Amino acid sequence: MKLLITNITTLLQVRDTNIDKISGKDMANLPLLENAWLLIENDTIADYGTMDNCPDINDAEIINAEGKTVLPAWCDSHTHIVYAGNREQEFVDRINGLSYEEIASRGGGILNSAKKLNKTSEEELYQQSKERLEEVMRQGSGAVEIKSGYGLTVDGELKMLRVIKRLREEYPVAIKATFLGAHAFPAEYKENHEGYIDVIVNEMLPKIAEENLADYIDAFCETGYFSVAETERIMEAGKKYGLTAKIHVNQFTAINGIEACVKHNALSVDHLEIVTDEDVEVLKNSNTIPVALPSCSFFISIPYTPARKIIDAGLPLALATDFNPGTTPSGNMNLVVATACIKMKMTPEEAINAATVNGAYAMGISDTHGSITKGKKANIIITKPLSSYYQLPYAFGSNLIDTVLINGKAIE
Ligand SMILES: N=CN[C@@H](CCC(=O)O)C(=O)O
Ligand SMILES: [Zn+2]
Repeated sequence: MKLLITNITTLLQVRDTNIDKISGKDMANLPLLENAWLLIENDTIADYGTMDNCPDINDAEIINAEGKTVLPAWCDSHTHIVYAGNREQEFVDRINGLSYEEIASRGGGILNSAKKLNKTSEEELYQQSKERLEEVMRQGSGAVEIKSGYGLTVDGELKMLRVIKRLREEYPVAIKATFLGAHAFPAEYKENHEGYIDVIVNEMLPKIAEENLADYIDAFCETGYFSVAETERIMEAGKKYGLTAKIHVNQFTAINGIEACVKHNALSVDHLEIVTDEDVEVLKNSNTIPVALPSCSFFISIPYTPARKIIDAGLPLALATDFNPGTTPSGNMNLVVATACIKMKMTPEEAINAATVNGAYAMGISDTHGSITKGKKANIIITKPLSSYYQLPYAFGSNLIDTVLINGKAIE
């Protein structure tokens, strides 16, 4: 099957040779073609160019994209979209003055979601989660990482990871699964951290490996959650099963967790609302990518990740949604890109690089996703007619997407 998109006013993120990640000053450069065409064969980007040499392909379906911008689908490298129910009551509690930490210390937060999830059947969990996945696909996400971490029991964690596996089998979007058993300590292990980590290491991980249910391992490295030493134990245990680390760190406090993540060759360090000069230094000369989650900062009113400090130090930065019931009940990458520009002073070029190529790197798929490059998956956003691509972050509340193609096919 051939699909030729013609008269594209702006074709964004065109990379003749693949780039795995974009860092520092290079993030300001977003390569593009004006008045372009794009040829898709089956699920793959076959070719592209400018309209002065548009091929004449008589067996291709044609889409005329005059006035429109075409870009790679978003790569959302950090989500928790498999969850049960919602946390709307905590949302109202925060409006009435409680903080995220206060709610968690009263047994709400992650433990609240874990209670709901353990009471929900695998089938029901799948049904709730697939609605969210379908929504984010319509919003332009073509690759999504999904974490466990609301089970916190052997059965609950396996249930979540099996739902992620089923989503991967049923949907064309690229999905990476991350095991986050170390998301919070269940109440019965509050005073026995070692006991819960033993369950993760000796019971959960072997079963997950046996069923091949995870690609990555994660932990919430934070004051009141998993200490740096505990996070290191989790990363080491994951490594034995071939699971590279992607770690929640520096959301509320800086406790030198980033240094430990770099030491353990983590693929990504995520959140980073609080970043010290030392954290920036240790990230230099590493392959670990920082990931910012601005809609989490927006929703629970915490600082935004200091993007300028990170990028101006020459580091790469990825953007992701953090879609979850507690801190970010939204998987809208368009809003993330806009918020990064508006609140984190990222330019539109930097934000789009962060949400495509760098997002793909942060989930280990930048050889197949994240740019308009021959041979990559045809995961594409076609916008409505735009005055310029700046309109994407500028008109932050508008739905500017006309069509989303995943593996070369338009989704409903
Ligand atoms: N901070 C840790 N985990 C999630 C939120 C968990 C929750 O509140 O349910 C996050 O990335 O924000
Ligand atoms: Zn998260």
